[in-house]
Amino acid sequence: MSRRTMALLSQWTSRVFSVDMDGETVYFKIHDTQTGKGGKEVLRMFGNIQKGASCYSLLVSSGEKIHSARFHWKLKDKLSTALPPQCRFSPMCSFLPGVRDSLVHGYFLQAPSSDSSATTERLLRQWLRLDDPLLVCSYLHEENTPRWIQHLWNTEQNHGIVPSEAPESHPATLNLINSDVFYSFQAARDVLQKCADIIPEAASVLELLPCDGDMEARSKPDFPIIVLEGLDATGKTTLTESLRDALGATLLRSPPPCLSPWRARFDQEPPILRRAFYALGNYITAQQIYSQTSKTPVIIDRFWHSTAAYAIATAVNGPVCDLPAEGSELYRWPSDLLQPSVVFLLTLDPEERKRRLKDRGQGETKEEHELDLNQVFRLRVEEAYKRISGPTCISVDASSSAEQVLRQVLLLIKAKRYL
Ligand SMILES: Nc1ncnc2c1ncn2[C@@H]1O[C@H](COP(=O)(O)OP(=O)(O)O)[C@@H](O)[C@H]1O
Ligand SMILES: Nc1ccn([C@H]2C[C@H](O)[C@@H](COP(=O)(O)OP(=O)(O)O)O2)c(=O)n1
Repeated sequence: MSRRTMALLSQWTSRVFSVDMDGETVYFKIHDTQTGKGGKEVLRMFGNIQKGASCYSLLVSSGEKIHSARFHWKLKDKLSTALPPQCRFSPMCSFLPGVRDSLVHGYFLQAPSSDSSATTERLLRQWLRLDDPLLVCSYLHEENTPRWIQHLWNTEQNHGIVPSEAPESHPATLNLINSDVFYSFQAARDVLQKCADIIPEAASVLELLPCDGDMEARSKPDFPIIVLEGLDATGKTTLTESLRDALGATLLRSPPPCLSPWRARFDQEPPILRRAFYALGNYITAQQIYSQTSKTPVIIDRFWHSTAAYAIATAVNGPVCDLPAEGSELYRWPSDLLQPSVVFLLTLDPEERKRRLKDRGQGETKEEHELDLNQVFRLRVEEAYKRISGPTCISVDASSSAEQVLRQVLLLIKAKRYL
């Protein structure tokens, strides 16, 4: 048994478990059945489970963050292909309330018939024999009672299940720092360095990064640095190009074009790798800004706001009120990342944005497709954008014509004396 598994087991009864089932998150804890404290109340989730179904939970118990994240990511494909088609699986996690980095991810499985449960059990036992970093439990309905028992494999421990209240902050916020959002160049670079031997593309990205010495704070830029932010199709590209022409500025973007060959590769990886890649893109763009800002104003298409807002809104997967509260340290600007003079956040009515996406006729990224399907995700991204601290961020209604939006932004730039 690995050290990480032993550590998890030693905290087992203090942990809260959560399952995302049918758009709802159910939290539960366990109690020692021997003491009679066990759950008299049946969880709604378990109450809804089909009679005769067998249930299992799998939690990834690897101690190494990147390995654990990649294993969890691939486990989803493994479950979709290997499980009998009638089996359902839902995302689940376990955490110690309020304890940073205590979150572990996994899946909750339901096998509706004895056949499917026999196949599922066989598979799980096979995977465990392969030394997969998994903690497996089965859930048993205690006969003639409304109680469910959690049976922890390999330890033969049984515990009763009791409902638990939702934690004060969304469990994903416990592990956000350095797994979803990176607040320094070094923290993001560490992730790529650690996986360079398994992902050759990471080595290519590392070669493009600035040296440590280049990251030191520079003197105040001579010309303004203006960032345009907003969801896809809000008009960023259109406006950045017209601002470039109107101000005689240099136009840059993040991620920078030199990272394009590797973007699709990192988009397929779990959040820790994907978000580290985008975080590093900002530092490369920052170097390019430094080399231009003594000569011309600089306009940038997406920067840190995009990196942090999409990362937070993806990790925290509930309603907008589940986001970290305004003022949370999770919205802070990385202390070693250049701060622009101003950020304009383009906002657009969802219907108009959809119309523009359609008119543009381009394939959407998977994430953008999800934005359409998932209005709540879109709302979370927009709200997270607004909560990020650091440079002044001004929301601009981008629903009028391109010329009017340009005029409005030029007026703001002049009125606030950014030029
Ligand atoms: N103010 C505007 N009014 C109407 N259409 C616009 C406006 N700004 C941009 N568009 C159109 O909407 C689409 C998306 O704009 P684009 O600048 O590519 O957005 P983004 O860079 O934010 O994805 C494009 O087809 C563009 O021509
Ligand atoms: N500076 C940046 C830019 C984009 N990202 C991420 C955030 C989202 O996952 C995607 C959004 O990119 P998308 O391709 O949809 O955006 P555009 O087409 O450039 O408007 O990229 C980032 O993390 N940091």
